[in-house]
Amino acid sequence: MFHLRKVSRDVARVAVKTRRLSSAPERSLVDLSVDKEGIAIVQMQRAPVNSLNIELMRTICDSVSDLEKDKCKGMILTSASPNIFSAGMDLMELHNPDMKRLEEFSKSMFDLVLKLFGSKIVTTAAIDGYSGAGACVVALALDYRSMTAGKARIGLNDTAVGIPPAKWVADLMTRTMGQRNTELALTSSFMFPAERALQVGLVDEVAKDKEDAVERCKKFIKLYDNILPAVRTHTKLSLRQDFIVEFEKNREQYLKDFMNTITNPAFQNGLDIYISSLKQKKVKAAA
Ligand SMILES: CCCCCCCCCCC/C=C/C(=O)SCCNC(=O)CCNC(=O)[C@H](O)C(C)(C)COP(=O)(O)OP(=O)(O)OC[C@H]1O[C@@H](n2cnc3c(N)ncnc32)[C@H](O)[C@@H]1OP(=O)(O)O
Repeated sequence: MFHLRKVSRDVARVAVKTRRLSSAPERSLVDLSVDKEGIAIVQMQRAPVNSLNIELMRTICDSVSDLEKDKCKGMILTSASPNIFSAGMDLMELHNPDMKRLEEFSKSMFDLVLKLFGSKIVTTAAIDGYSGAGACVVALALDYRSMTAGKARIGLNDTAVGIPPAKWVADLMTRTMGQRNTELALTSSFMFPAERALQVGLVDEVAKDKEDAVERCKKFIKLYDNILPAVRTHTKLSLRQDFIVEFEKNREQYLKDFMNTITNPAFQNGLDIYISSLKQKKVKAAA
């Protein structure tokens, strides 16, 4: 929990809104606070592993929209779960899905990619733990990533769950890590510890713990203190426009491809086995 000296009224409004969006009305899916310098911390708190279901993705998306409206200086995405940033997409959303919900899920995923990648504010992630597949995509859509050394791993291990990485996912990674590193990372599904992630450019800095990771994000956001926000945004978005235009143009096709992959019986069989192995791990650990 962060101790911030001042929480603005605007933030109180944001917090109310996110709470209303949560699937569990008694508990918000993100904890949102803004410090006196206008830096927001958006802390995912969907226990146990912050898996990305529709509601969490929408809540993050709406939180960023509100922070943009409130002219926040920047935001730090982080997690309340110890040792886990996020376990990626919620596998339960993909397992024997209801078609209507799966379509909603895909839309929420695409909305979030575009919102994060095209955000007007400075966006960062303090990654303190596992950040696989969809969670790595979330991190890649931001401007800057700091990650704690130690057990934490980050990577696009989509093939482990039988999802061949989509072109836009590979493009997003290539923009950050370059062609060669992306090719190696995607074909091997390698999960990078922080130091290796830094070497290939997947993260920007290695931190000693979560607090340090958050501080490094703040420092990064403050680098822009002397740059006019509108000029920074214009420059960022003009450099990202090619990806955004291409994404918008192919969005319908990406949606169809994703739905086809998920509904393929071979994928569902593989997912059955994968989910059982996750549950089995727990049984073994308890024995
Ligand atoms: C801006 C972009 C937005 C989104 C973009 C996505 C774009 C496309 C991306 C391309 C395709 C991506 C696909 C995916 O993301 S699929 C998910 C991949 N993730 C994984 O394979 C992680 C699986 N989980 C684990 O390896 C471990 O659980 C983990 C290391 C995360 C934690 O280990 P730990 O030992 O601490 O905890 P448990 O394993 O006991 O897990 C606790 C419970 O949580 C359940 N669980 C875990 N992961 C998931 C998940 N991804 N979805 C749903 N549920 C999950 C696990 O089964 C345990 O449940 P129970 O307590 O009921 O047993």
